[in-house]
This record gives sequence, structure tokens and C-alpha cells, in this order.
Amino acid sequence: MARYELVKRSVALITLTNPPVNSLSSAVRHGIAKTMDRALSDPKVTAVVICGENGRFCGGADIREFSGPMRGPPLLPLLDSIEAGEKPVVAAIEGVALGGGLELALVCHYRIAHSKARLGLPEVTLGLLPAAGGTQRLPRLIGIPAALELITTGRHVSSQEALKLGIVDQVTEQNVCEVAVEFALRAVAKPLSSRRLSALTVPCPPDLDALLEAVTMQIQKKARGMMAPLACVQAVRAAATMPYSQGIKRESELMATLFNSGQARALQYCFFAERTAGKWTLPSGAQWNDTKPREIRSAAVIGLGTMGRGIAVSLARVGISVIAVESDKKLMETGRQMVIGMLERDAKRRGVSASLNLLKFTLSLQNLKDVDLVIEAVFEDMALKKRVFQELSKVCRPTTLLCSNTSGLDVDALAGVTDRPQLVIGMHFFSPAHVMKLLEVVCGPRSSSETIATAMSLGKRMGKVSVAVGNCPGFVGNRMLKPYSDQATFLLEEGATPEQIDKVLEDFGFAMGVFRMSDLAGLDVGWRVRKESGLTGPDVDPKNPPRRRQGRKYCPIPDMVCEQGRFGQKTGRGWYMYDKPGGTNAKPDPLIQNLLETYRSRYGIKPRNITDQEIIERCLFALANEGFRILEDGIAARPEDIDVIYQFGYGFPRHRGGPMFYASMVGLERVLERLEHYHQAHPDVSHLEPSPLLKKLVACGSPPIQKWREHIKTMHSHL
Ligand SMILES: CC/C=C/CC(=O)SCCNC(=O)CCNC(=O)[C@H](O)C(C)(C)COP(=O)(O)OP(=O)(O)OC[C@H]1O[C@@H](n2cnc3c(N)ncnc32)[C@H](O)[C@@H]1OP(=O)(O)O
Repeated sequence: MARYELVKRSVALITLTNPPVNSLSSAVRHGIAKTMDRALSDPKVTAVVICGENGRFCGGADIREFSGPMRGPPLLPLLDSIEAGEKPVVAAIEGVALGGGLELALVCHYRIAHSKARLGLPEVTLGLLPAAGGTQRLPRLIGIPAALELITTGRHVSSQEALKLGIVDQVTEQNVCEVAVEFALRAVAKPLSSRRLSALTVPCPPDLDALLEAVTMQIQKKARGMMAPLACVQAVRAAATMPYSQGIKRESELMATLFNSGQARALQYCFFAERTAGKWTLPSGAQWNDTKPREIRSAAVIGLGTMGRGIAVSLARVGISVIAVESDKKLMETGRQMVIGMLERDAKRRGVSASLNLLKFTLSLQNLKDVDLVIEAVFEDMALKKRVFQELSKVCRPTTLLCSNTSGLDVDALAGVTDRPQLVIGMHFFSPAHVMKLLEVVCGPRSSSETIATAMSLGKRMGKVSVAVGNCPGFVGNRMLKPYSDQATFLLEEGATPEQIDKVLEDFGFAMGVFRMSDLAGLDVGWRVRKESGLTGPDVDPKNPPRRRQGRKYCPIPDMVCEQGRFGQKTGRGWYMYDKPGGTNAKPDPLIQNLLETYRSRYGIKPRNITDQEIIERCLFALANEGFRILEDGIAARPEDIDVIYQFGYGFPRHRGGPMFYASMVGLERVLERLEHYHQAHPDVSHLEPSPLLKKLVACGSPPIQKWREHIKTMHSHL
């Protein structure tokens, strides 16, 4: 796990060999200890270079080992002993030096980085802190403010930035190992004391308290409820105020608290869930690693509304030429200006030139004859979408992939109106499409494995986290949203207010509560869907009992809000009031309070005091319960996929893992018991009835989430 060679007759070259990222597994730590001993005790060796195999220095600790008992030599004393050695050690950094990998580099006396390398301490993103001396050494090297920023955010820096900050001594475009060996030879016999970071004093800013306070406030605002960034601040404070020996103890104490926390477990689960999500498999046996995606060089986007514009930008900025289609000249010109503006701003932010030459705008579908792929992003109206797909089927060459950016309509019905159902697939982007990282790739029963591979690979190319899901109304994300938001509106009927519910959900960690999120998305969208599905509006039979539709309990309050022209932020009024149309500062509105009171008295509902616990349980357990049904129905392949969708598409707090992981942490028995309790109180709300899969898992002893699949694999997959 660490290879030893003698080069240039006197330099020991130690190569970490643990593919794919040379993580510091127990075997690697053991290998480093052994090879370092050999180098330090061999009189022929005058200097040491440490590098990583296959162009990667080191991706840090082996995260998979965190869930088991600690084995092998602990990292901190091993690193301390490298720093204390009397022979110069040079880190040759290629690819990445992250987490424990950067901590390893920091105990080396010199660091040479390749120009394409990235460095960072991302432990905070895993719910941890850099506990192999990173919080104590980095501030000594680059100062408190810069170290604080890197450690609390986990941001990776380029080797150029690392050079500016003083993290590395040299950046090279040549073979980094060869450069490091030459560097090491020149370092022989130079004093090492000033190169041992633990022995340096920290350059402490005069306004330390003010700085730490400001960063703490920023974290409390941005990383609501997360423990790790706050612990990082405390560890850096220790570096600034204590000698190294005490600071390192503080670092260990803080790490111990984080290490066993549910947050660390959730964030580490998220790390692997995100990577697992791209690994789709079909019942036919075709899967992600044996199906070649098509190469996409050109694409068309139909419809230049908010979604279409974002999709066009996402495509063009990764080098795909885009033909954007609108139905009338004025809309096309507005769309053109907006897409160009978005691309220019995006390019400026990334320090590159905007790829405007890749864009064409047209009013005619006839111009799409030769594109590799089309993404339809017209209004969410089945009849309209069908017309577009019929037309595309006639116009595009027979090999063109036809994708729909629908948020919940039947992808197979669209496939059915084309001459190539196997080349039709859903690509559900989230708004704004050039910003949001989630892409639901909706596989119809007739979508071919090559079509799925192409959509997934295109998503990855656009920087999205793509998740393959089956075709059902609302797919995964929006299907689960319904029981969640239904519970929120039922709670309004019973006595809660939008601001109370939102506060509870935001304190839980959601980026936005359900009502603030609806105001942002626009209340008219859901209203239109409810009207189309006959749940509200003139088509509802007047003999229908109040607060019941299609045999189920129904809360008409959202319709009543829309009937008053309150469509959310865009109209300046929704569940909240805003200072102007388009305003973002939500304030509770007494008119909504009146509406709720009038409604309750009309239906004889006596408002009751609703606890925070009830809000969390009813909203989140109903959400997870639908997730269990989705797994049963084979619409999502694994709980991890659902959790990834909820984190990246719906603002579910990452440090809670996602709705399914959260349910597993609460305990499936408890979730079942609470759902049974609420279902008994609301027997007409089917979403509260515990799903058979949940019951089955509890009956099997509530296995850990990674084992749930074993209990669902016999069921039918829609993927
Ligand atoms: C007391 C000591 C404490 C030390 C703390 C730490 O060091 S914590 C770990 C800190 N390191 C990180 O957070 C880095 C995590 N890895 C990454 O950010 C990326 O993987 C990468 C290194 C930038 C490489 O990205 P790339 O896109 O090229 O590949 P993948 O992300 O797909 O990864 C490839 C496979 O490698 C697995 N993997 C990556 N890093 C680790 C790791 N540190 N430990 C274990 N496994 C790791 C990853 O899961 C992929 O494998 P799959 O089988 O596909 O899941």
C-alpha cells in the first residue's frame, strides 16, 4: 500500500498505492509507517519524497473505515513523526491532496504541486474536522483568516491559489515527482526547524474575537444547525490561543464529539449516496458500466421560459451547440437576451469566455433536422407536449433523442406519439436549471438502455447529480412532495400558521419551509394542475362533500389563496406578504390569518395548539412513507436515490441525510408507530397509512438502510 524505491542513489521515493484515490486506509498508514522508518534509518537516504500512484497524491482518510472499529496505526502520531524526522521530506502533489492527504503534505517539510492539482480540507462536508493536526498546522502556515475560511467551508483550492496562500512552495507543469526529487536533493543539509509547522507561532490577527464571531454568525446563517463548521471555528481558535500541544488536544476532543454524531453519519452517507446514484441498472441487466452513451454535440431546447433558458445555458456552457426554439418572435427575442445575459454572467464568474457562438435561435422546428438531442421545455400541458413530440418525430432524423423536461407527466404517453419510443426519455430539471444540481432522468418502459446512458451522461457533463427514476405521476420528487405539503395544509386547518410550520421546518434545517418554498415557486402552478385534474374549479361537482375530492380528504385553502390573486413572490402576496411583486422578504400577512380563521369557523373546526414535534412528524414521516411506497413500486432503485433527490432538488438538510436516512435514524419502529397514531386520528388521509414496505422492514428487525434493498428486490422495477 506504500511502495519504496531509492532514486538518484539517495532519495527514498514513497508512493501511496491505494486506488482509486490513494486514501489513507489502515494498510496505507501501515505502509507509510514502515517505509518512513526504512528511509529514516537507511544512512544512504538523505531525503524523502512522498507521492501517490496514478496521478493522485491522496484523497484523505478512507471514509469507509469510519463506520468500523479503528484498525492500524493512528494517523496523528504517524504524521507527527514524519514532521519530526531529521531528513527533509517533500510532498509531490498531483491530482488531489484532500483532508488527511493535505494533512500528510503539511507535515512534509516542503510541498510541490502540479499545476492541475487541487488541495483542501473537506472534512467539514463529512461532518468532521481535520483532526490529524490540520486545524493547528494550516493556521500556522497561512494565517488564521485564510485557514478559517478553508477549514470551515471545506473548499478545494487550485495549486495556483495554494501557492499564493503559501500552502505549497512550488507549482510545476512537469513531472511533479521528478521535480520533487530534485528539490529534495537541494534541501539536504538545510535546517528543518522553520519547516516544522507545529513549531511555528500562529500569526494572530488583532481582531481575533471579532473575526471568529463574524464567521460564527455567517455559519449559523448559511449552515443552519450544522455542528462541524462551528467545531472547526473552535479548533482554529485553539490554534490561535494555545500552544500546539494543547491545541492538538482540543482538536481531538472536538473531533470525538463530531465523530459519533448523527450529523457525521448522515453526511458520510450522503457522500456515498451521491456516488451510488449514478449507478443505474435495468431489469434487463443493462447497467451504467456496460452501456455506452451516445456522444452529444448538438441539442435543441424547445420553449424559452424559465426552464428552457436555464437548460440552454447548462448545455452551451459545456460546449454543446444549442438551437433554441420559441413560438413567437417577441418571446424569442426576450429569451435570446436573457440566455445571452445568463451565459455572460456565468462565464464572467468562472473567468472564461462566454460560448455565445454555440447559440442559435429560431421560430421553426424545421431547423432541428440534424440535432443529436432535443429537450422539450414547453408549458406543463400534455396535449401541447404531445403535439410537439409528434412534430419532432416528423422533423428530426430518426436517431435524434427526444427528451421532455416534464415535472410529472407520463413520459411513456409522449413516447407513444413518436416514431421512436425507445429514444424518448424524461429529463426533469429543477428551477433555475442552470443552478440547481439535480436531474431526474425519467425512464419510460420503452426507453432504451443507450437512451438512459446518454441522458445520465449528459447530466453528468452538465455538472448535475443525475438520478434514474421510473415513470409515474410526479416521478420521485414531486410525488413525495404531495403528502408532505398536504400535511402542512391540513395542519393549517387544524390551527397552525404558515410561519409556524415554516419555522419548524427551517429549524430542522430545510433551506425553506414549505410555504415559503411555494411562494417562491408560484402558487398558480399547483392550482392549474389541481384544476386540470378536477380537484378544484368549475368541473367539481357541486354535490361533492366539502373538503373531500375523489374520495379523499382535500384541503381547499391553497385554492382560496390563489382565488385572491395571491400567487406568491411574483405577485407580492401569497402565503406571506412581500414589500413588492418579486420581493423576497416574507412577512406574515394578517389577511391569511383572517382567511384561516374564517375557514375554520365556516367548517366548525376548533383550532388547537400544534406542537413542533407534530409538525415534524406529520410532514416528514408522510414524506418518508411515500418514499417507501416509491421503493415498493420500483420507481426508485434505492433509498439513497430518494435522499439524493431530496437534498439536491428540495433543500432537505444534508446533515440529516434525506427523508429515508432520517427515518432510519429516528428508527423505523418509531416512524411506524407515529404513522399508525396519526392515521388513526385521520383515517381519511391515506398518505398517513404506513406503507407495507415500512411494516415489512420493521417486522424484519429494522435493518440498516444499506440493507433495505434486500427486502425490496423481489418487487417490480420500473427502471
Ligand atoms: C483522523 C484523520 C481524519 C481525516 C479526515 C479525512 O481525511 S476525511 C476524508 C477527506 N477527503 C475527502 O473528503 C475527499 C473525498 N473524495 C472526493 O472528494 C473525490 O472522491 C475526489 C478525491 C475529488 C475524486 O473525485 P472523482 O470525481 O474523480 O471520483 P469519485 O468521487 O467518484 O470517487 C471515486 C471512488 O473513490 C471513492 N472515494 C473517494 N474518496 C474516498 C475516500 N476518502 N475514502 C473512501 N473512498 C473514497 C468514491 O466513493 C468512489 O468510489 P465508488 O465505489 O464509486 O463510490
